[in-house]
Amino acid sequence: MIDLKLPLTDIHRHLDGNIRAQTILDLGRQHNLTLPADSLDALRPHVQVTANEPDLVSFLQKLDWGVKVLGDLDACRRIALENVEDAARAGIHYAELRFSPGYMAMTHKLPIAGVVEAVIDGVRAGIQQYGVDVRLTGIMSRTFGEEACLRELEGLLAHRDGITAVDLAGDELGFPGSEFLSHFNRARDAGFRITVHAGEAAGPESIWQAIRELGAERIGHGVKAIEDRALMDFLAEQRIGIESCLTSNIQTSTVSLLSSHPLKTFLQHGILATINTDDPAVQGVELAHEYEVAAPQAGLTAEEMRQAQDNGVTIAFLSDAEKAALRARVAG
Ligand SMILES: O=c1[nH]cnc2c1ncn2[C@@H]1O[C@H](CO)[C@@H](O)[C@H]1O
Ligand SMILES: [Zn+2]
Repeated sequence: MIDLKLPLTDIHRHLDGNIRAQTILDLGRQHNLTLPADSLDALRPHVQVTANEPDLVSFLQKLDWGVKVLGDLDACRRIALENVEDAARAGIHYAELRFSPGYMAMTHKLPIAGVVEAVIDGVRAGIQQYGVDVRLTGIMSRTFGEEACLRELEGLLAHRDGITAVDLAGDELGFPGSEFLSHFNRARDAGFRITVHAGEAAGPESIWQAIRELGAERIGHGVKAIEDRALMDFLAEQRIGIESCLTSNIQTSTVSLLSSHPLKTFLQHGILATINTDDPAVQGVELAHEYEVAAPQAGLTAEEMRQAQDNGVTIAFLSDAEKAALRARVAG
């Protein structure tokens, strides 16, 4: 259940994991690309999870068609703008949208810094039009290796003012965080806030690594923290937030059943855990589903959901003054 007196936030939402199926069709036609289907219904199973995937990497393949149709920078601008519209329609007051500029640039060899600029532009236009508060996080897609991640970081640094944070996402098992130390040293030196996907496919050691070596202030997913009591204590004491994404964790087979999802335990342990979507269009669910269907199935009480919603503001990458303004705007 969503508390209407509190800001509704989604602080773990991939912009390039939320490209509308209709837009994929439109852009495919516009750029003369061959898609696996030419109607919405036939395309859907190629771009949306229809049954749970066996693992994270299989799930991630569902994002590929969305970025393959990004034939020019206008397409990047369009999907950024549509993402803000989608967030507004979902009733979100504050969203942190994350995107991997190298992944978006890859198919059509777009300039990475140009992709970053186009996303910033599209989001700015969306903020004006739809009144949602948005910050951007740049992703380094670990799946493509250290060099590719370095080029992503450089593209993000070229537009430093439009980007709040950096993240590491993709194949956690194949590309451990230890390969990206120098990237995060540079990112921190540039003043970026840091969040890292960790403890989703790999174990608790990946979360420790993200915190100690990469400087993570928040952890994406963090599911495997449940296996390490000392880590849970540390997360609570140090106020390192967890960005939980319930439906995503089922669809990637990270967790087998919502009733055994660790979010409830994290909250009971005093960890600043939150409820988020991950890749709404790919998953076929929006944030309301996470609060109204998934969270109750994960055993959260109304008070625990309220706590998780409140935590979304507490751990947002905003200043204290911005958080207070956000709370005041919604409380009315
Ligand atoms: O749930 C997830 N876990 C790990 N990586 C993810 C997830 N969803 C998307 N991406 C990754 O984020 C980048 C696009 O924003 C891509 O690297 C995609 O594979
Ligand atoms: Zn994610």
